[in-house]
Amino acid sequence: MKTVDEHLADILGRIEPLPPLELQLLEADGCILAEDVTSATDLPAWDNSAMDGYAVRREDVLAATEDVPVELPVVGDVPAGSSQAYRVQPGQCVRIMTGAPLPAGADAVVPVEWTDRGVATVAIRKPPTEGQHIRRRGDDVSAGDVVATAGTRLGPTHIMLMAAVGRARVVVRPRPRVVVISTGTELVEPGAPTGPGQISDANGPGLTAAAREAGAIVYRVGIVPDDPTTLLDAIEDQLVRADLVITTGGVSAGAYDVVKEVLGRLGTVAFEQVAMQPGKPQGFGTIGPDGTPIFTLPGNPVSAYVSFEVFVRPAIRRMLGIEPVHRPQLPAACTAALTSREGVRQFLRGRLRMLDGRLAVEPVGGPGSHLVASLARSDALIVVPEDVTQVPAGGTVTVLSFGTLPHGDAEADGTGRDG
Ligand SMILES: Nc1nc2c(c(=O)[nH]1)N[C@H]1C(S)=C(S)[C@@H](COP(=O)(O)OP(=O)(O)OC[C@H]3O[C@@H](n4cnc5c(N)ncnc54)[C@H](O)[C@@H]3O)O[C@H]1N2
Ligand code: MOO
Repeated sequence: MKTVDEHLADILGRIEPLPPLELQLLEADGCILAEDVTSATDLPAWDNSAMDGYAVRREDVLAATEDVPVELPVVGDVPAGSSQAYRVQPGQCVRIMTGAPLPAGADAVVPVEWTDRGVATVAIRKPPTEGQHIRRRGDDVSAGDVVATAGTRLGPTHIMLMAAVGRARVVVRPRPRVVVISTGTELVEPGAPTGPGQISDANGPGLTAAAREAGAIVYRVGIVPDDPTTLLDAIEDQLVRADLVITTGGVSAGAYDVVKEVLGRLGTVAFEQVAMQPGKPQGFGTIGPDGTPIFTLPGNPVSAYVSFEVFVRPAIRRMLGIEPVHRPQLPAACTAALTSREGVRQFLRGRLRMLDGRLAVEPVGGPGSHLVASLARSDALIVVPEDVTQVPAGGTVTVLSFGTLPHGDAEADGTGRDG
């Protein structure tokens, strides 16, 4: 049998980051920038007011006090967005709103709270300091500045900055388009009535959500029965919009294991047994004219989810150009004794918490690969290596966290989640 590490190395050796593409700013959220973005403008683009108030020549109001305010005529009114060019002559002022362009001649803004809020004339009770409440042109960004460098993973703050400098499109590594196909004649859509022998498709929705969480754009294809022609047609139909295909079911040794039968014939997808539990039967390869990668995951829901975490998620992250591709693996104290089969890497479900200031993991449910309820109660996989057959209660294990880490906090030592 192949080891988990060998299988993962084979997969990652054949997955490349997607070629860069120019996308609308919002479509690029979460993607890796593939260019240095340079600002074409200064930010702010002109001197402007930081407060609602009055633009003044400071020397005119130096004598202002609470008891003896200085009165000035208000010769104009500039709201934000005003394009009117005002000039403040000696002995005058202009009413101004936050963000509005500073009139020529003014060298300070008196906030409205220091005045009687006059419209024709205003009484000012306190002198401003030099340049008070003026935001200078270019004090944030100068034209020509690089505002985001290639390699940055774009998030809301980068999107905000690029929008502020007027960029509508950026070149990024796009999100991979992932097609998820559930195979199995026994499957029905969740919500549809189940007849004798029928079950709801759990893998399709579950893996769609998982691939989306990993950063992909996901198309979930309806259920495909265990029929070779229907399956081949369904896969071929999807190839036009897929950067990666995931199927579940039909890869073990049964009489109706049609995925293996159909794709095995093509010769480009290898079906192998990997020394892990769950997730032993795995298929990976490429199909179609563009050599689209395909993962054929086992049908048991927990096997499918664990296989996704261990093999598919890193591949999606590689396509996105995101490093590291793996979730962090953290040491944790295991609250109960465990046993595992020699020669097999076991991925058990666990729930993380802090115990005496240390990260601890409590095993949840048994090892059965049909136990979706305990999978949903867990937030980590407990990874028992191939050469370990016993873990005593309180022993240290490695956990792969796929939820939010408990408070307390494991990130302090630099081993926290990467999100
Ligand atoms: N004789 C052998 N039998 C099995 C072996 C083996 O080596 N020899 N391996 C077992 C292991 S391990 C696994 S894992 C499964 C993998 O089976 P398949 O990938 O062929 O999947 P199916 O047979 O189609 O289904 C298995 C199981 O999962 C349920 N299932 C399938 N798809 C879904 C879905 N979309 N949503 C919910 N549940 C699903 C299906 O009904 C079966 O109960 O094979 C073992 N057998
Ligand atoms: O290896 Mo299977 O994936 O145990 O259920």
